[in-house]
Amino acid sequence: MIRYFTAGESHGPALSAIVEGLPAGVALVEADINDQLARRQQGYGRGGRMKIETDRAEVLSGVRFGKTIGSPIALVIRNRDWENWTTPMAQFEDHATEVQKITIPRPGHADLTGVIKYGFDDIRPVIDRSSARETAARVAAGSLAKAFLRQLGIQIGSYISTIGPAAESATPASLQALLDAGAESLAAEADKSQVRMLDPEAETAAIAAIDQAKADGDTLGGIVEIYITGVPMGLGSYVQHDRRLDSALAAAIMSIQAIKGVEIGPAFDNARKPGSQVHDELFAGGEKGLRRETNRAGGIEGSMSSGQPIHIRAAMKPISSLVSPLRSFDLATLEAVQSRFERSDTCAVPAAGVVAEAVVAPVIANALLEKIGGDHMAEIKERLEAYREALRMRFGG
Ligand SMILES: Cc1cc2nc3c(=O)[nH]c(=O)nc-3n(C[C@H](O)[C@H](O)[C@H](O)COP(=O)(O)O)c2cc1C
Ligand SMILES: C=C(O[C@@H]1CC(C(=O)O)=C[C@@H](OP(=O)(O)O)[C@H]1O)C(=O)O
Repeated sequence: MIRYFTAGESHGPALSAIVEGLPAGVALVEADINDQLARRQQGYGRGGRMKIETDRAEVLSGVRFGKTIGSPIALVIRNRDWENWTTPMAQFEDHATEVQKITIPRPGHADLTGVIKYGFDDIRPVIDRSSARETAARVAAGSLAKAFLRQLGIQIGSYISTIGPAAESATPASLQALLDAGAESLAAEADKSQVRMLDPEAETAAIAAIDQAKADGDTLGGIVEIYITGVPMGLGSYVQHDRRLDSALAAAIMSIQAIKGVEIGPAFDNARKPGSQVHDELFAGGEKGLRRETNRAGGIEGSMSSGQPIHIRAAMKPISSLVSPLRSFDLATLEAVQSRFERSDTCAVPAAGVVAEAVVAPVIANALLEKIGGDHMAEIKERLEAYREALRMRFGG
């Protein structure tokens, strides 16, 4: 079972992650990690910080001669911005009297709830760990699981369908062909756009909306579409609440900063339709084998993978640091004041898509390992192929 933790403050020396449970024999090159980190830094509407950082992971353990060795993998991503923060974020010298306390919480961020929970009189420590800077470590960790899955024909990708008022009007025509080629083709196509959109009209509208929000001192959220292709049927289980695949995927996506809604396939649209227009009819035999001709269930039935692409939709709220202030109060005086602006992104939905890809990778990898087991790549490949072959023998295809 793959488990991982991250550590690190946004303006501290570094972010780090320890990833445990990755099988031995997963082939890795540095680009498997660093390309994902670079993708996460992209996107129209990001703030000044992304010009400072060029994220790269140092691998401290668990990899030998370009392959995992089954032992924990420790990753470190240095914060270039640290050099500007050695006083306000000093670890052992006490600069509390020189550094101005931050006492005005931003509505929508973790500021108020965080200071109260941890008993601070300065919001800085909350800002620093609640920051989505942490997602760099999660993307590095997830990239390892992604590489493992890729070597088994399972790919993860995403694109953005909505940014603020700019939304695609229909499913993009290119989507099916991209999914047929594997979800990483979808991600590569989306990456060509500054907002990771497939529909050029929606892209133009999104860029204009971000420009407008920036001019207004405002921010935008949006909707991320995540796809996982090549997933064999039967990962997850209906027998116990904590083995349900949809539940584990939703929890992973919801753990991303500012994600407030998750659906599997078009779940909220489906809720408004009769069953006859929602459920995917079943077919077997012949050259096509076991199949459905539609995928309205988003690739999951009975909390198990159906063998179709898994489709997850995630709603990101608008960024909570606004140049045009909202009403807040000063924690020190309780005086009503305007909220404080902290350097910020205007829109980070494209980056959130890359993060979403990363966080679902360990979930799928664990469901696969639970189903077929195995501690090294050759063993896992053999077992997965035997499982796929058994399905072909029984149902055709
Ligand atoms: C990739 C990414 C970048 C973000 N950038 C910012 C930002 O620049 N400023 C900001 O206020 N919030 C930003 N957020 C959102 C905050 O991290 C998030 O709203 C905050 O942690 C409160 O979390 P919660 O409401 O989801 O619990 C970003 C989120 C993501 C996923
Ligand atoms: C640093 C990243 O995102 C940050 C996420 C973030 C927040 O509040 O979540 C606030 C901003 O931090 P800063 O004030 O340092 O610019 C973003 O830049 C990153 O994605 O690497």
